[in-house]
Amino acid sequence: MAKKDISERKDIELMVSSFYKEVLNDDVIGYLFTEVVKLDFDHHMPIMYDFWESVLLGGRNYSGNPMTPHFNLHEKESLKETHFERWIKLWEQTIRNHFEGPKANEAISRAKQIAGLMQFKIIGLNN
Ligand code: HEM
Repeated sequence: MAKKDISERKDIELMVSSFYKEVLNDDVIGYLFTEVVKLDFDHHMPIMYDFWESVLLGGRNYSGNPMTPHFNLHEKESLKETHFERWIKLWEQTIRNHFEGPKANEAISRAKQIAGLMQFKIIGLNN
């Protein structure tokens, strides 16, 4: 059966919650979310939904700076290229598993752009 594209809030919620299921079980980056930061997911998930709704569907609920928590994380535990590579791999797999279409492609390309910028700001070119 053909997959649908991302078109509404509930798609964003499925995309992000499915991604976090993978992240939490992941042997390369999972511990950053569960041990280094010990995230409160009831608090964190709606923020992520709002962020991605703003990026993909023009939602207006996210107000924050997505870079800042990652600088803080990097001070606690040094982020490496391998962490970013795994994050992107899980993101791309999750989206391809559930969706297809222009918005699904955009979710992947925007994440790669942001991850590239984040990596550049946090670890620079020499890593
Ligand atoms: C190595 C890759 C990454 C890791 C390990 C990581 C980890 C985390 C963690 C632990 C938090 C919660 C921090 C806190 O609340 O104290 C967080 C927040 C967040 N992350 Fe990431 N992240 C990564 C890459 C990305 C990328 C590529 C994006 C966007 C495309 C992203 C978007 C966000 C957003 C929007 C928040 C919430 C910001 C806010 O609270 O306003 N992350 N991340």
